[in-house]
Amino acid sequence: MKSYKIACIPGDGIGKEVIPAGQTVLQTLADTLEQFSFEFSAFDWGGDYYRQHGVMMPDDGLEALYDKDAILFGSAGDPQIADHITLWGLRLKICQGLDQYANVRPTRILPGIDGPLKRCRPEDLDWVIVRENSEGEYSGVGGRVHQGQPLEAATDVSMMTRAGIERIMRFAFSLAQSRPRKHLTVITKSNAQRHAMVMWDEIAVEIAREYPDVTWDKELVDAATARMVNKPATLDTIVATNLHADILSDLAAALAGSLGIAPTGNIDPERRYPSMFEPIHGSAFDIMGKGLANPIGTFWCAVMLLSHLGEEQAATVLMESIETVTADATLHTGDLGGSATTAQVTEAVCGHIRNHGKIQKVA
Ligand SMILES: NC(=O)C1=CN([C@@H]2O[C@H](COP(=O)(O)OP(=O)(O)OC[C@H]3O[C@@H](n4cnc5c(N)ncnc54)[C@H](O)[C@@H]3O)[C@@H](O)[C@H]2O)C=CC1
Ligand SMILES: CC(=O)C(=O)O
Ligand SMILES: [K+]
Ligand SMILES: [Mn+2]
Repeated sequence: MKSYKIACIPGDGIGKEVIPAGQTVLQTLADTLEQFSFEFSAFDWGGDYYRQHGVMMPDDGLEALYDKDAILFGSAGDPQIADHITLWGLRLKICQGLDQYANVRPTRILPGIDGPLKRCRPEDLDWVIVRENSEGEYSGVGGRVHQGQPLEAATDVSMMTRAGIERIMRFAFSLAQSRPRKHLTVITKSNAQRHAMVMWDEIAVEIAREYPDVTWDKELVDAATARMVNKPATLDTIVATNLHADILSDLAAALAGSLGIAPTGNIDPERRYPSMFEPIHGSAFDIMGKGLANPIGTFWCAVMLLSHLGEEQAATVLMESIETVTADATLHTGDLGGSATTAQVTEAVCGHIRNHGKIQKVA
């Protein structure tokens, strides 16, 4: 039987609640289907680790991840530590260090979820946002000088490279090609940003020629927000820079019902390194420690993780179990207007997985 090595990094805030729930669901799948097993290793990196050691994760921490088949990640963000320290010290250190350059964010309105758009039917919103995950606005290039002086100055340079744009465009066109509609929307801001974003557009035109069966269009990022709200059905696969896609994907999640539902894969498409799966949300300081976090985003991450490992049947069983649970409003957490707890939703999803196993054995 195949055994997969999974690193679990809950991080901070509700990450500590939803990642153990995700691990429980994965273990239930392994126990029920009896087709593979998991070897989980837990990493206590994050804000508490920082308070003890002065760093969010050890300097050589990446080495402990190289031999893993995948990583399940919660969130970096602690109320007592500056957000740029927590994010750069953990999540971005891993994403950049393992060159997980393609961030993939599917969004759909799951059964039973009441989205906020009155003219949007569930079938109108079925998107995958591809976020460039290694450079652009989050490249980390910049500096700050003359601190506290009238001359104080600071820059965050959005650095884009031909190699970086080519690889994310190829990934996005390939993904669009694999989906039924074969349509890609390239998000840009090449009216106001006249260097890097112009190169981004030009490279999109070049790469599009490699995918003659994919239709594509271009949308300025500001107009894209309106299109998402007013004409959701015109979108399918979307590719955008690191910052633009970060913002658009939170909007997408909200339009599909809640930030608590949406998953992400930080993917190394060449599989040189393990890929990392995390819910798109952060530490949610306002609800952390209360057992109220919606774990569905993490469970959907587990679906992506299983697909990435080639375990399509397990991925399907888990997605069906998730959808059966979201269809039942008594199992909605607070972000969806309900009063269910993280533990109740987790147990309900595990129950459906076990039921599936029983039906399979009878058949
Ligand atoms: N990938 C990562 O590690 C991320 C880290 N962060 C960090 O998280 C911290 C908090 O950031 P915020 O901007 O407040 O974003 P957030 O995503 O943590 O929370 C925004 C709002 O959504 C709600 N929410 C989020 N996930 C939920 C869930 N699973 N169930 C129910 N409600 C949920 C929260 O309660 C809050 O009201 C910051 O330190 C930030 O830097 C934020 C986003 C991603
Ligand atoms: C940092 C953040 O918001 C994200 O990775 O989505
Ligand atoms: K996260
Ligand atoms: Mn974000």
